[in-house]
Amino acid sequence: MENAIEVKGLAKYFSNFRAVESIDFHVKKGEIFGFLGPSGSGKTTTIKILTGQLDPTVGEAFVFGEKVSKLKNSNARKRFGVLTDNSGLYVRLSIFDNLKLYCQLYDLPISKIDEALGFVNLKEASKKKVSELSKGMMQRVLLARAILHEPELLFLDEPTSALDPVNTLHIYEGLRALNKKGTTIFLTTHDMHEADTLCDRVAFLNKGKIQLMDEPRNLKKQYADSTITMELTNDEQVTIRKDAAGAEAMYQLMMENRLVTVHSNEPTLGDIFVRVTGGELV
Ligand SMILES: Nc1ncnc2c1ncn2[C@@H]1O[C@H](COP(=O)(O)OP(=O)(O)OP(=O)(O)O)[C@@H](O)[C@H]1O
Repeated sequence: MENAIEVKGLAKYFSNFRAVESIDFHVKKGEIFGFLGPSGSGKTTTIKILTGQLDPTVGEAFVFGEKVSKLKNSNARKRFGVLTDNSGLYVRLSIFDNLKLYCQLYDLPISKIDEALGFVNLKEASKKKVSELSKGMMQRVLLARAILHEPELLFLDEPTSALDPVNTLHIYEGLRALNKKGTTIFLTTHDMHEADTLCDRVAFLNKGKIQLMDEPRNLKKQYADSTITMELTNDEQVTIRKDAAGAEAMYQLMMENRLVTVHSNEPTLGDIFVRVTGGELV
């Protein structure tokens, strides 16, 4: 499969501070790739480099096979959409009028606005001025703008950080639907549950370095502790290993009709992150 993004030995220094250090990864076309890390780990810096907003200090990055340094003047730019907290919206204009400007810029029919606002659950607020929006509404307008031109590749910097649970689930559904239609998604988050729910593959970023990269289910298998916890009729919890002795113990409990629930003790991505980095997720 062709790669949408390729990154080789990429680093970004701000004076002597190393925000991103020597990272290598690729994102295949059609993937949802999660770039995970705590606050300050270098996620936004990487997105800014990949979208041509910042130059790397060392290394190379390619989007659709084109060097990111050349994206500013290239057709490749029209093939991706970006959601960052850098709004660039006109605060005195309504949501609709802001998106209309984008339609004109990208030569899109105005009908796209309704579609994009439906995607972010904001159809009914389309006449509201941007200056009157809550943080979560603003984030959804920016997401609507990022998808307006139906990009092949979406860069999303913490796309649900300001959203309530209902809108978060709505956006997850929308992103899955977009991905099914072929959109590649590069997503940063510090929300490990979000990453687990959405991503085909994830990279753990810590202090500017990639520490682990794989499919969430492979990571969970790799770091599984091979135990099962059972809850019994007297509210007691019993943990057994997944071996012959464990099977015998479970069999006994079932024969005695004492078993209520069974949980396989898989680690979460958050547990794995903390184990691998020795750090905390902020
Ligand atoms: N323009 C800049 N000048 C100096 N340091 C910077 C600059 N931009 C980012 N940094 C530093 O680089 C590091 C990585 O920042 P970055 O914004 O990429 O982190 P992040 O993982 O996106 O964090 P968050 O989740 O809080 O947004 C931080 O220590 C930050 O202070």
